[in-house]
Amino acid sequence: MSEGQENLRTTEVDLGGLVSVLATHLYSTPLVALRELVQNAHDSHTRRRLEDPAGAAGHAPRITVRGDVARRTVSIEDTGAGLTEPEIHAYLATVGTGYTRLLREVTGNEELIGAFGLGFLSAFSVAEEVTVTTVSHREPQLCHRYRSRGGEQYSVEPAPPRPSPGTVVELTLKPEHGHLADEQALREVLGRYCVLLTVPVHVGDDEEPVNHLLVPWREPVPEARQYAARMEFAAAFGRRFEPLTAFPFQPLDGGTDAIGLLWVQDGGSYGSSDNRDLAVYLRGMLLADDARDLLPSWAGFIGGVVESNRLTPTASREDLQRDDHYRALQQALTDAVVNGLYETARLRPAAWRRILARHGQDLLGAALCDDRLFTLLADDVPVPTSQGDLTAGALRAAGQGAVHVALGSGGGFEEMLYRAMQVPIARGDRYAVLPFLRRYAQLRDCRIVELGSESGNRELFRDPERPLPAEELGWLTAALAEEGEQLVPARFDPPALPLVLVPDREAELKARIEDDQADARIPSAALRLARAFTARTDGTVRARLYLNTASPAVQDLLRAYRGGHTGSATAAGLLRSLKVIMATAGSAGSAGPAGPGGGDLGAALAGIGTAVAALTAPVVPVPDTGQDALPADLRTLFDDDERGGSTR
Ligand SMILES: Nc1ncnc2c1ncn2[C@@H]1O[C@H](COP(=O)(O)OP(=O)(O)OP(=O)(O)O)[C@@H](O)[C@H]1O
Repeated sequence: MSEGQENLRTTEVDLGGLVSVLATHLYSTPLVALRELVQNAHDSHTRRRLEDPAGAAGHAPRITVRGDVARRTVSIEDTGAGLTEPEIHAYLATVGTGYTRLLREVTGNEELIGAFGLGFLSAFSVAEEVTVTTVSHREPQLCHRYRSRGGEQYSVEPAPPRPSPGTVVELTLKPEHGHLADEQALREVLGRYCVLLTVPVHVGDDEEPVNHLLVPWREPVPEARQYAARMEFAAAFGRRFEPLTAFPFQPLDGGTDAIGLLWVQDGGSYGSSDNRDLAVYLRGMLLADDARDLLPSWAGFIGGVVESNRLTPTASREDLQRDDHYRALQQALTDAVVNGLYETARLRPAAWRRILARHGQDLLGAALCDDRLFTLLADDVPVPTSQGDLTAGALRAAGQGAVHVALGSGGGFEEMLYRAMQVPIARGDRYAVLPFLRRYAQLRDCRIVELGSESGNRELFRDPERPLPAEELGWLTAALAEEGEQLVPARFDPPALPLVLVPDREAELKARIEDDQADARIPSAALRLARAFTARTDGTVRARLYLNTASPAVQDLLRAYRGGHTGSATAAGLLRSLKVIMATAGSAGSAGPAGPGGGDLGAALAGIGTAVAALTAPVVPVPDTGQDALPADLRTLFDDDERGGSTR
């Protein structure tokens, strides 16, 4: 005996406390009790088939669940192996020990579901009293009745004989769980739990079992019927959405034994909404109703069912251990979704078109997460643009080889100019659009013009013929630009337009993302995507004021300034007012009150008044020419006719 062993003591178990914890706190929903009892009934049929093949062959296996709302009872009846009295004590009434696990270890049978010797206790989470009336196939002439309130103490008594082996478990429900006795509710719950069980499960006197659905991956279905059988299963099983297409889940390598069906759900998929819906069955019994984490995070539109014999449940049998097999299944499911989408694109063009139309936005994001999907989707997936949904290829063709994308949320002068040229512009503010198009441009070797970014604007606003001297630039900036606006001399069309204020869309986006983040309005995955392309702006330049050096008005203004003309400040004031008015109109409905208005509209309007007053002030007549005293340079600014409009 090693040192200290003489002090070994046996841990005491507070049975009452343990039973109460297991019965009432192990499971997240009282419905689990029904599942555990149906599962026991199913196991007992398997046991009978293994131990008494001749007896089992002589009767049709059947599980019947009845509810009686008036009596507040639910009963689960099977025609399985039953229990002898010693077995009742040793297995049913011993926490942590069950015959089922022993039987599986001895026979290697994969259909037996029970493993922990705990499930029966869940009956006490919903019932104030549980009775089990049972006849073992080993002693068909004897019937015993187990009875317990709370599970801590129980009695076993002889009961009147029954005609054949089997067990009836009757629950007298606690008042708060009385609704479980409603047979319609039982049909719904058991329809989902038992859909893959092989023994028919009937509710009440129903002739049709709740598990009547044909399971397409289990039954031999003729080739021509296979797709229809998959769609029927998906339509019956999918809870919220109709299926658009369904494809089998059959992993190719040995990493997982799981098998089943996946489908693309119809229905709302706005932006990055996550409607993943995957039910996992272990040896035919529902284990995890919402195992969405097994599906790739980008597959918000996928629903499915998989079953496996190798996954390891938690003791509550409501979740899965995150072990190697779990991870292998995760990988296999990702591959299956990608392959399924490929197959759909290849074989079912109508379904594929509907999927693209329904889930275009999700697919843009998905394409960014998986290279194979990008290859599949790059030329097919619709991108929202100023001219409706277009593929990247169509966008490129209409943009003379370049893909145009606006970083802002619509409106703005740069877009108006492009629209005037009939070039569609992708909506870069929508989920995944910008990173998708960047990737597309990179892989397809085409130009991308990002409107609102400095480089994108350079496409529209060409350099001036000659750079302006720093001193003139300083004067123009002071005269025309507000704080946060950078004055950029440029040449652009039409020449009659003297200046354009273009908000920095990256700065705008950055501000918006920071706002959204503060409000926690966007999910973190989308946020990361968005941040990736706003990281390069520091946000100090809110807007660029492009001054058109090709514009006669600007040329006249500069000439007046260079000539020291006193009217140049008045003319500049007018241009400044024009800028503010145009920017206000251009940003209406998009930038909002916090948007880059380029200045105060009231002040701009007042500025026009001041300029007009200065220009129309009473003048001293000049006898020699008979003309008024308007300074020559100002007159050229506002008097088209005199110059014949030749440069306009
Ligand atoms: N309807 C039944 N017919 C025959 N035997 C039953 C029935 N219900 C329970 N038993 C016996 O009681 C044992 C204990 O059942 P319990 O539900 O507690 O655990 P289990 O099914 O073995 O495992 P798990 O906790 O994983 O469900 C079973 O192993 C089985 O031997």
